[in-house]
Amino acid sequence: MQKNKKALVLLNMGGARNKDELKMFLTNMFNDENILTINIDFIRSIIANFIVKKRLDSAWENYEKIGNASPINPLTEKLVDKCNEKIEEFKTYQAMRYTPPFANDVLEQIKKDGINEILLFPLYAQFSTTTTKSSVQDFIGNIPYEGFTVKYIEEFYKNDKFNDCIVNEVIRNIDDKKEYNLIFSAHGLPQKIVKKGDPYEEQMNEHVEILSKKLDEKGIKFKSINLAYQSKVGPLKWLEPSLEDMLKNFKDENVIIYPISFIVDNSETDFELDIEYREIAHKLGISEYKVCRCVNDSDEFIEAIKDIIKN
Ligand SMILES: C=CC1=C(C)c2cc3[nH]c(cc4nc(cc5[nH]c(cc1n2)c(C)c5CCC(=O)O)C(CCC(=O)O)=C4C)c(C)c3C=C
Ligand SMILES: [Fe+2]
Ligand SMILES: [Fe+2]
Repeated sequence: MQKNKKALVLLNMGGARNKDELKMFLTNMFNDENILTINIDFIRSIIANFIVKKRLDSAWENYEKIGNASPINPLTEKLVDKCNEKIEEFKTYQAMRYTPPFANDVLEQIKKDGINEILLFPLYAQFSTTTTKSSVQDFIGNIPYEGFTVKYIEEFYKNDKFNDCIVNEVIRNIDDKKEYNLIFSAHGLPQKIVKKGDPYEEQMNEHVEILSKKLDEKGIKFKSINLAYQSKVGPLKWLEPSLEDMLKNFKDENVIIYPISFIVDNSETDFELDIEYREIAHKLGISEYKVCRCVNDSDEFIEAIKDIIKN
C-alpha cells in the first residue's frame, strides 16, 4: 500500500526493442484513428497492414544503425526512476501507447498499490490529437471501473523551468567563437490534421517565439532562428518547411538542431537527426552540424515536472 500517494503516469509513444516490436509499434500506430484518420476500423486495419508490410524491413534497417532498439524505453525508465527518487508526493509509473507497458498493465499495478488518484503526464510539450489526445484517450479508455479519479496535463510548452532546460542545452552546444543558425526541429504532421483543428502547429510557433525571446534576453545571438519539420511519412502534404529544405539555406555555415517535439531521445533523434540528416547536412556543405539532447532525466527537467504538476 502506498498510503496517501497519488500516481503520476508518464505517457509516451513506446518504441521497438527488437524487430517483432517494431512490427507491433507500426501496427498499433497505423491502427490508431488519431494517426490514420479513417473512421471505419476494418478499412483502417487493412491499410495499416499494407503499410506495415511495406515499411517494416526498411524501417528496421534504421534501428540496426542505433543498436537494434529504440532508446525511448530505457530513457523513459530512467526518467520514471528519477521521479520516484525526487518527487515525494507521487509514485511514478509509465504507460506506452504502441508497445508495452500498456495502460491496462499499469492500471493493474496502480490498483495493487492501493492508489486511486492518477495524474497523467503525456511526454509531449505541445498538444496534438496524434500524441497527447491519443495517449490520454487510450489510458482513460482502459480504466476498468469507476474507482479512479484521473486528471491530465494538456501541454507544458509555456512552463518557464522547462524552457530553461531547453535554452541551457542550446547554450551548452555553442562555441562562443562561432556563429550559428539554430533550427528547432519538430516531428511533422499531415496538414489535413492541422486543418481539422489540431493546435500542434500553432503551439509550436508560439513555443519557438517564447524560446527565441528567452535566448535573446540571455544575450545569446544567432545568425538565424528557425522552425522546420522532420519525419514525413507517406504521400500526404505535411507541415512545412521540411528540415531538408531548411538545411539547404546554410551551405558553409554552422547549424545547431534542437528536437523541440521530443522529451526523451528516440529513433527520430538518434537515427534521423544524428545520422540521416547529418549525412544530408554534410552533402549540402554545412560546416558544422550539432544535435542537442532532449531533456531526458536531467535534474533540471525533474524540477520542471515538479513545477508543472504543482497545481
Ligand atoms: C504517419 C503518421 C505519423 C504521425 C501523424 C506522427 C506524429 C507524431 N509522432 C511523434 C513522435 C514520434 N514518432 C516516432 C516514430 C514514428 N512516427 C511515425 C508516423 C507518424 N508520427 C512512424 C511511422 C514512426 C516509426 C518510425 C518510422 O518508421 O519512421 C517516434 C520514435 C519512436 C521510437 O521508436 O523511438 C517518436 C518519438 C510526434 C511527436 C508526433 C506528432 C506531434
Ligand atoms: Fe511519429
Ligand atoms: Fe521517422
